[in-house]
Amino acid sequence: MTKIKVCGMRRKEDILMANTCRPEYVGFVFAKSPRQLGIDSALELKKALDPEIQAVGVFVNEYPEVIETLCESQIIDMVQLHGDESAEYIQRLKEKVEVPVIKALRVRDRQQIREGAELPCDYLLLDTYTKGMYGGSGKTFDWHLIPPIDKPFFLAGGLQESNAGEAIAAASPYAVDVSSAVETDGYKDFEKVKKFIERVRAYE
Ligand SMILES: O=C(O)c1ccccc1N[C@@H]1O[C@H](COP(=O)(O)O)[C@@H](O)[C@H]1O
Repeated sequence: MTKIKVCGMRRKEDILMANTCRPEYVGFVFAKSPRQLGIDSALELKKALDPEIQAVGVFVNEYPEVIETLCESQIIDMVQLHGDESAEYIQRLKEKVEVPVIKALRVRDRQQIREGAELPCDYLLLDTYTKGMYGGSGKTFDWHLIPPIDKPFFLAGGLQESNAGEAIAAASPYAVDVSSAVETDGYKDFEKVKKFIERVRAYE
């Protein structure tokens, strides 16, 4: 079964929506973004989140100490590195935190994905390359570029209800990750999230 991550939780309503729609993962964006959360807000959201749903912290070139603190305080259950973090950075972080680490790649070509699969992370996340943006672009990339790799990966970038089935068929990801397309006026939209999740569940 393809797992689902809904990224960019910002309000208590978003968490109540997640508790109802039941994705496996939700994302708290700590990177600079219109969806950026502070630590205190993240703590409040995590307290309201169903404990069966994992909270993923999304970071771009963050000081490792910040990530370590969020993991130790159990505000996040998983780390998503969405910047230019090197293999050495990932390795050092893995030695400090006990939670799984996802490394995002902004996909340019097959070779980059093959090399990414060798990184010392637990999962890859394959997102669209968009100049000047680290993530949350709402744009898709050519899923047929993805070569067979041994590492499980999250598929991201412009996913929505209408393309979720095609994306899963083309890429066979471990999980799909959605953000922009399930928003209205910059906030998560219950109906859009519900329809996206129903479409992915119906695909199995
Ligand atoms: O969502 C953001 O604003 C963001 C900012 C910086 C890095 C990553 C971010 N989000 C991630 O972007 C992808 C794709 O999202 P979309 O569906 O295309 O909008 C997803 O992995 C988010 O976790």
